[in-house]
Amino acid sequence: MTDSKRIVLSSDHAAIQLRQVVADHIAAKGWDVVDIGPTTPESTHYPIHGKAAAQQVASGDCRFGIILCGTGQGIMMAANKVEGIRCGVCSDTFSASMIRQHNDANMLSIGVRVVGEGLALDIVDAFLTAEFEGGRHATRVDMIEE
Ligand SMILES: O=C(CO)[C@H](O)[C@H](O)COP(=O)(O)O
Repeated sequence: MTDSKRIVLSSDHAAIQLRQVVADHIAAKGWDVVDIGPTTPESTHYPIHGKAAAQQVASGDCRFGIILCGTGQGIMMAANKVEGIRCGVCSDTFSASMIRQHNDANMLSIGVRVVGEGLALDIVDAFLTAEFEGGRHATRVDMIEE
């Protein structure tokens, strides 16, 4: 695990605008944002972008990843196929905190067709400020990895 402030962002076509808002928001909070696109609005395929972001986290190049699509679900499924990735979709701030505190999630997925911009930013903040609690939760996270 790296303590770096590097965080990778990606999305499909549905969430390009919200991704930019998230990028600006977290950059203003001191995160080193690695935005791997896409940047143009043509229809694209979320598995490509979920996998690409997940690989940056799994390799240790980025501490966290935030990915977005219409529901957040498909891109999350793709990211979780990459070994070492623990990504949850969140539509509320409680879950966003808990996936860090209990599940040591290293990626967050958000659905742009599910939550508005304000809530999305609150979800991002909840995810990035929560800390993994370890202890009994570490045992369970190890079991996921096994
Ligand atoms: O939410 C998604 C995947 O879970 C995608 O963003 C969604 O399926 C894209 O749909 P469309 O091609 O109709 O914009």
